[in-house]
Amino acid sequence: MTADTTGTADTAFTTDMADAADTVTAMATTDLIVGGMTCAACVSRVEKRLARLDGVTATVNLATGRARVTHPVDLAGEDLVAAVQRAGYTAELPPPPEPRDVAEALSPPSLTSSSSSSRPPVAEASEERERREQRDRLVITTLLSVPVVVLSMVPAFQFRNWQWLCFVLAAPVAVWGAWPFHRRALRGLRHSAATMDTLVSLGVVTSFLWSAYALFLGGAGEPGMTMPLTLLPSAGGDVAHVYLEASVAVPLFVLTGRHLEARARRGTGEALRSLAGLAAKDVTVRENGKERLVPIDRLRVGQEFTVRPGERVATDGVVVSGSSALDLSLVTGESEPVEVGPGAAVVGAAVNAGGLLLVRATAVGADTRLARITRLVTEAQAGKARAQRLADTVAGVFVPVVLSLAVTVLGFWLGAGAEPQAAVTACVAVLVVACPCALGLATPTALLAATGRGAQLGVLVSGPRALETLRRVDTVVLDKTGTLTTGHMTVGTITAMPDGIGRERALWLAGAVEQGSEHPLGRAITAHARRTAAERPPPEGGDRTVPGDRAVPNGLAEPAGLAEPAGLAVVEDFAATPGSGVAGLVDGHRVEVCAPGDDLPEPLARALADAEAAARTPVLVRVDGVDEALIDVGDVVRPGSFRAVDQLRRLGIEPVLASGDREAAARAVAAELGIGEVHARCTPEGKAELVRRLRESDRRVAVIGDGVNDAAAPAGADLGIAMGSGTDVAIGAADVTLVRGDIEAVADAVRLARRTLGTIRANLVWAFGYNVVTVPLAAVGWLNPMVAAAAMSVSSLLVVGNSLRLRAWRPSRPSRPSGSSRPSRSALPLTRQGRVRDVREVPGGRDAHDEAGARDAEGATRR
Ligand SMILES: Nc1ncnc2c1ncn2[C@@H]1O[C@H](COP(=O)(O)OP(=O)(O)OP(=O)(O)O)[C@@H](O)[C@H]1O
Repeated sequence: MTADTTGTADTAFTTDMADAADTVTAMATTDLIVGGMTCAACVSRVEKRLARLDGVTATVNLATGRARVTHPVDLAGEDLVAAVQRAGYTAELPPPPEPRDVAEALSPPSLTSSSSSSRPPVAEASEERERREQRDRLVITTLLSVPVVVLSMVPAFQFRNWQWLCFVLAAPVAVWGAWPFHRRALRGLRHSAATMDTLVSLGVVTSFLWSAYALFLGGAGEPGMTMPLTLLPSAGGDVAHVYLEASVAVPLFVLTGRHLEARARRGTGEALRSLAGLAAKDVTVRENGKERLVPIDRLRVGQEFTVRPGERVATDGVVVSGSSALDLSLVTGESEPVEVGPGAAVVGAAVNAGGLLLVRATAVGADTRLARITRLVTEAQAGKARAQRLADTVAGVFVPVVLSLAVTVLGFWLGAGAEPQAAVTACVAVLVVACPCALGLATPTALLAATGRGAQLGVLVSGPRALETLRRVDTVVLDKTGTLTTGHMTVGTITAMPDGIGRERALWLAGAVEQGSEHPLGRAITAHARRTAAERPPPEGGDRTVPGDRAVPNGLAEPAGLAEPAGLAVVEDFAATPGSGVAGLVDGHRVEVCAPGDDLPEPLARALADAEAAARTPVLVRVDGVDEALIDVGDVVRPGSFRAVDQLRRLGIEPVLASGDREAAARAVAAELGIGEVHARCTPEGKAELVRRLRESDRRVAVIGDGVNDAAAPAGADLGIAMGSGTDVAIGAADVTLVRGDIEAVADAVRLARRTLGTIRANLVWAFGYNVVTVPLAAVGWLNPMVAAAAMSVSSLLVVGNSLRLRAWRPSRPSRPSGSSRPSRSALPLTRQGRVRDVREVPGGRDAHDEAGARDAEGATRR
């Protein structure tokens, strides 16, 4: 159950069936926008306060300022808001959806306006105001503070009465500059809560009041007083020490940290904003031969719209007529333009680089691929890593512990007979140095940066858990068709029984029945049958045709050189058996197109052997129970597959090929790519079983697939990775989606995950370690409060800066094996070790296949 793209209260419900039929708890998920949180302690407070409500669980993300609350449906959103407010923070419910019908409610405008940043526009405006205020406060605080710090630290500049100038400059900083901290500390106090703001506020107030005391009553106000520069606090001397530099430096550094942190948050949201910004605003709908421009939210599934050259495709659909090249680079990162023609699926937001297209909408609003991508990224950023949960828990108890420590230190020093000067110094230093902001920022900033960067690179990670698992994966199970190969299959030789129905009729029947199949094999056979049928008159009995796509609408030029899909017979009673084939009634005959067995009649058996020798996939056409023909279909290895497999191995990940195809075809691909472990003729259940066995032998398994016929295996694996070109179900269920449909991105994803987790770990070690070292130093009086303030802020900045480095992260591409872009067989590491037996080249090589693939791509629908 997840929030929708618009960030509005989620209306998806889960039904939790407890006791038989009578106890039914309906749950809902609501996203709240929470304001005023500054550190991990705040997060823990809000979570705890919400959890006090009956049946409520909440996950609060500091970096996105959102709380995702799962609660019983009868609990109103206002109650949740009230609970958060009682904890001392502001909370807003996203605005209710406008009263529109369902299709409209899911429209792209809502996507562009709000999901882009996961917040409604009102919240964005107030955030912008807050940002400007924060910036102004920082600028003025800096202007006032710098002279104070310089004068206090450089005795040579300490002119007569310098301390009074410092006092005048420091007063507005301590009061107005640090006002946000005082305000939140007071608000917390009213709710008997101590947060990081309490520490900052107390630190500023104590150091300022002490300085005021020193100036007015402690002798430090004497004209001509100078103060030597000390890193350690000076507890001795006749006059009380002035700590004005600490009272200005603390707010200065903390405000700077907050400002940078906010910038980091905005920066990481940019990838998302630019994605959502791609959605078209208007669409030219064609109805009854007339065109009219309508807002995109009026478009319905099934309506037809035109896409002129240079325009964006308004939404996902299928090309009805026309042909063109589509530039998907902004949507999926795919660099090459994709040729589309009638029957081809197109993705909303792709730019039409060539001709005029008429497209029938197949999805609108939240159902489009673009919306799904945006949603995935939003959700990924809202999640929380396990490491962060630990940090939050620690930070939740940290503030009270530090406060008690500060009081103890003060009491101890005073009780031990030390001067009040020394006691106050130690107490202030403890308060200041211990602000746990670095702890709170360590994980969310890294995750935000990483998921945003991943989206830019075409890798969508569903959340922190996926990122954590991805880092540890040591085995990757890949399927062949559509994953390692392009899935753009080409029909080669068709062999028919001499005394049977003949090649053409067999192809025509097979093409007809395969119309219902989403398998690349099926699409290739249908496309081939259509083309052949278009070139020749339909075979005997072929008059019942599907007229569908033949009409060329007014105003659209008949695309030159592209045969309109000719009619194929209607298929009835269609059934697909995953991992085996399809069957249906065509033209009164029962037609099966399936994987051939071993007992074929002589001519077909020979054709099967030839197909195997050529490492192509043979498919049997059976009509009314009689084996009639064997069609051999070939595929092309994806250009990046070798490098992908090679890189995975370099990362210590063992690739395993599990294919439903026959041994020869599977082994040929495995040999070409250097994959040692091959499992051919795997049924979908077989693949799931293989994954189970691998996991039992203590391997951490990721399954990469296009989702055709193999949903079970990824579900049973530690991590499911879907090709962006794969089925919607696969993408919906996947932990990671490779948007570009480029398998090389797997290695990038693993590297990014490792890098991110490395960054998080470094951040946490730093944040914890820094406190472990500095708090005791401050407690024993060895830390000047100003140095403490600097150290605290520098640690936050380091953490944010370290996370931000992920935004610039580039996948390093190991250099290709020398010699050629395509590895020779002898260059394959595993082949050399002799682990792959029965090595066969895919005939024609990749380049030859690419040409063939391109030729056939016009017919084979691109997914
Ligand atoms: N629509 C179809 N038409 C004809 N044969 C099919 C069809 N679907 C599956 N088959 C047969 O079943 C076999 C296994 O199919 P499956 O989808 O499990 O694997 P695959 O796509 O060939 O390979 P991979 O598992 O590597 O993606 C295919 O090789 C083919 O012989």
